[in-house]
Amino acid sequence: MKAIGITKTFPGMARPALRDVTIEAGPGELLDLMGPSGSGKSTLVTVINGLTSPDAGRVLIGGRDVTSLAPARRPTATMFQQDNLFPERTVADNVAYPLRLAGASRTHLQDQTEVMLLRLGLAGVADALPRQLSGGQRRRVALARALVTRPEVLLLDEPLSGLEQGLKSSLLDLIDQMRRRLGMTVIHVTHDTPLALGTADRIVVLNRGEVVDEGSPRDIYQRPTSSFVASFMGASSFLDVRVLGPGESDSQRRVDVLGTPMTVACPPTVPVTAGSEAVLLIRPNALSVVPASGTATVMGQPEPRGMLGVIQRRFYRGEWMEYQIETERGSVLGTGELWGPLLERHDPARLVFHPDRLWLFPR
Ligand SMILES: Nc1ncnc2c1ncn2[C@@H]1O[C@H](COP(=O)(O)OP(=O)(O)OP(=O)(O)O)[C@@H](O)[C@H]1O
Repeated sequence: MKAIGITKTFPGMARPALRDVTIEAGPGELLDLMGPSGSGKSTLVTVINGLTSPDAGRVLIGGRDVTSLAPARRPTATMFQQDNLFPERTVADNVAYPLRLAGASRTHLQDQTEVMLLRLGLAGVADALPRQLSGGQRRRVALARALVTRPEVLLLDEPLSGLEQGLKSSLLDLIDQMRRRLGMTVIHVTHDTPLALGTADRIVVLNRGEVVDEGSPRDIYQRPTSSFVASFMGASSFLDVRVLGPGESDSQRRVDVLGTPMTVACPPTVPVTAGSEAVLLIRPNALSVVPASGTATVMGQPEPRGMLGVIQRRFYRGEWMEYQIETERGSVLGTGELWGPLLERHDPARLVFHPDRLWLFPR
């Protein structure tokens, strides 16, 4: 699936909902669309499924230009947040609906519906009405209905939001199985960052109708293109730092981090000249926080270096303790171990940076 140069301005809107957006997803790929509310994710989904016609740009599926095809004639299926089932029709009728719409023969319709009901564990409720089902079952019916035509592209516009974690995972597992079995491209709009990081093959981040970052979950999380993307994808802190000079490659710089020189990774756009200003992204796991007194150990190794700060707050994160620490250059987030002594508000703390986990932006 390729959406190329998509621009769309809704009537009466001052700003385009989408501006020259290009995204691409291969067969069997799971691409997550992320971005703040109003960034254009749903609009992009409806441009791909044909419910919205773009002012400019083209949509290609399987190499075929579908831009002017009616929604029902596109090889796409969409699941929305609401399951939109017909309340007065049985589960089997709901699932069969897209095939009936496409004029499928009676035997094909019956066979395919049966297969889908079986695959999604719905055979036992084929004759039930939607109101007789649990929320999780209704979502599975909506999924079966989306998949019954074997679409080349499955569009998921937050169909899992609001579901409890177990149900979410089981539906995602089902979608994953079907994606692999059918070689379908799946485009998933979600606000759930841990879910996107854990499941997507690639993530595209939109802001104000434009693509602002794109890459594997690791790229987006560890090497974001901007502080906007960095903050959007998870807890982060930023420090203004001074460049001391080049690193060993074009994608490294020596920088002064709170008085200690370090070599950190960066895009080539960060200036090399000594004295230039840059912004350091510090994910909590790039900074270990240990008591200022006593023998500090980091991952079992004695760690004599490190700068000092003062604990402002702490957040229990289950697997680790996250600390907010005041430094002479502003406050930063770091992590501390749970099995050592816990640090309290106002305690002095030693800050041990892991330079290989830091990332530098141009100022
Ligand atoms: N049918 C419409 N008519 C007018 N404006 C619209 C229409 N649909 C969307 N918009 C506007 O287009 C912009 C993008 O909206 P869109 O729903 O695509 O964003 P989104 O990223 O999906 O947001 P959310 O995460 O809240 O669902 C918003 O400013 C929205 O108000």
